[in-house]
Amino acid sequence: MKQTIRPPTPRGKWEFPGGKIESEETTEQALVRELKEELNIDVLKQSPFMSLSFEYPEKHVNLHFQLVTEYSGEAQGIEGQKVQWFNKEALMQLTFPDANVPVVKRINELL
Ligand SMILES: Nc1nc2c([nH]c(=O)n2[C@@H]2O[C@H](COP(=O)(O)OP(=O)(O)OP(=O)(O)O)[C@@H](O)[C@H]2O)c(=O)[nH]1
Ligand SMILES: [Mg+2]
Repeated sequence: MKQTIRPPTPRGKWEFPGGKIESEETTEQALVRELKEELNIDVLKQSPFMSLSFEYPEKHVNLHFQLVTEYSGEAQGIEGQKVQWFNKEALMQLTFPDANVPVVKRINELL
């Protein structure tokens, strides 16, 4: 069964692991770095899943979601955050940041 992992943050909602792309970094490099920093896993295979822009009251975000199909290691919340795997049915019951709604819908449809 396909599963998706996401750590919740101080923002109080479950989120996908990831973070801000640094200058001089590609999306792929940023994901490799962030998943090492946040989960201590090594991403071996990834592909673009969905990109979108969203306007929060306080900020504008451009989000690039990548599908990780191969990695090594065991995901742990090494920054102290809670980490949990969910199957698709359980995933659909969670509360996400508003910007994530389209990507959750696409996970439901495609994965
Ligand atoms: N990681 C992550 N960020 C998300 C998601 N959805 C969403 O709107 N965001 C927004 O995208 C931005 C990325 O944030 P982040 O806090 O993970 O970045 P980071 O790891 O570099 O954080 P830091 O600056 O605390 O070190 C935030 O503004 C966050 O609100 C999501 O599912 N996962
Ligand atoms: Mg982050």
